[in-house]
Amino acid sequence: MAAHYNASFTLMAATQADLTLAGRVARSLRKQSCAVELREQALGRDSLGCDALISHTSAERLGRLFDELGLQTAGQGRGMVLIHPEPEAAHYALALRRGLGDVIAWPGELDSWCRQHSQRHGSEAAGNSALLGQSIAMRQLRQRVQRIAAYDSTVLLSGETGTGKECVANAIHAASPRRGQPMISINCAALPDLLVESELFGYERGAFTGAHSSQAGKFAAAEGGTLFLDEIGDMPLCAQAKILRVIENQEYFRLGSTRAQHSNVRLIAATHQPLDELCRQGRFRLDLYYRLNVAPIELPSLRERAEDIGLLAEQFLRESCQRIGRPLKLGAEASQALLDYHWPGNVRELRNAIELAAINCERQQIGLSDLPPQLMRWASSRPQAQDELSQLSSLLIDTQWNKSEVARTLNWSRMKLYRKLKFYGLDTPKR
Ligand SMILES: Nc1ncnc2c1ncn2[C@@H]1O[C@H](COP(=O)(O)OP(=O)(O)OP(=O)(O)O)[C@@H](O)[C@H]1O
Repeated sequence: MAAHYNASFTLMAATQADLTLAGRVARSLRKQSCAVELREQALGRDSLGCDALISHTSAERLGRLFDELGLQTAGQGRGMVLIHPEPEAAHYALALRRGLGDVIAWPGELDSWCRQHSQRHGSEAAGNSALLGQSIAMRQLRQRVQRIAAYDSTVLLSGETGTGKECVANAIHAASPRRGQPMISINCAALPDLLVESELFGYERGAFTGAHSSQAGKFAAAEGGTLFLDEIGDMPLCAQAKILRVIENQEYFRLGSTRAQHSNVRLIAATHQPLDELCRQGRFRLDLYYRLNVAPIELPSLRERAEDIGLLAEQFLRESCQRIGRPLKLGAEASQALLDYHWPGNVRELRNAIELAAINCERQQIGLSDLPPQLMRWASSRPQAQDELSQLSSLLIDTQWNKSEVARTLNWSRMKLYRKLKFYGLDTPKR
């Protein structure tokens, strides 16, 4: 039986001739439940960004190419050379010394490489490199992830959009005893109500018009592993009842079937909406809320851990430079703007801002004008914005978030108030 590894790979074939071998490698990896992206492109700086470089190219030629590309620094790349046939592997030690990464021989060493790669991804995901940040909040978060990962309890992740809930879910799975099994994600907000149940539980042939053959759902795909239910607050009430049943009885029914399917899946749910508030509004089942909220983790917004902005920005800039193949630095003005901004879209917004700035930048240093428009606007209106923000925050506190009163006092329409709350990333506090 094929092993199952929780890993994804980007394979690069340097020439058309290498593609055949790359296709075989990809098929083997996919049999081991790995996600594989296959690219064909001539050797270049982008080779550094891939996990495996498939190449029949001779070691000498590879060496010369690396010299030309300036890739001689040991350890710079994280790529691998997969070669064929096996006995030639030794020649590629030269490529290894030139910093391309490990060299493995096809097909003999593929399985152990795959295992190592998935473990490395697992421990990275559970450790510092996937959940970056040196703030106290992030250190505590990483410790909590490690502790919770060891048990099988259901986890409820909450936090604003882009704070890293999916990263944390991956980190928990990767550090858990289930790490060798699949991790399946489903975004409950992206599915129409009618499809949620068939996606989750699967269906039998003839269960509904168009069900020409039976289909397994996400619970079956995640069997033995972890199922990540993103945006659980958007799940329709009828599907919520069925999730509750799985948690309580470890069983579910495919649509159109009366035969119960046993389920051995760890659930991790995430929400950016306060579920207790949704329960009060009758939009979320209270009993399911309690069942999910066994091990809650609240992710801090980027504003609350502003000391991590510099470190995250540097890391995202390194990644962008690698992608575009040019070294860049952050200029002082741009760095200051990043520190001052209020980041309503959190880490995702920061990552995107750096990526855009790197593309925009025509010099060696990223300036204010390379940043996305919302950051430039914020930087130019910083004094007014900060005054407005502090006035708004104190009024909200003084009136205990009585929005009508705040709008009246500021002579704003309610719509304007809501726009400002969104702009400043101010959320109604949980009671
Ligand atoms: N601590 C972190 N270190 C490094 N990257 C992070 C961190 N937190 C988030 N990111 C990055 O930010 C982006 C958004 O993260 P993620 O999708 O996990 O957020 P989310 O909270 O699940 O968002 P949403 O609620 O919108 O689904 C991703 O590119 C992720 O890699």
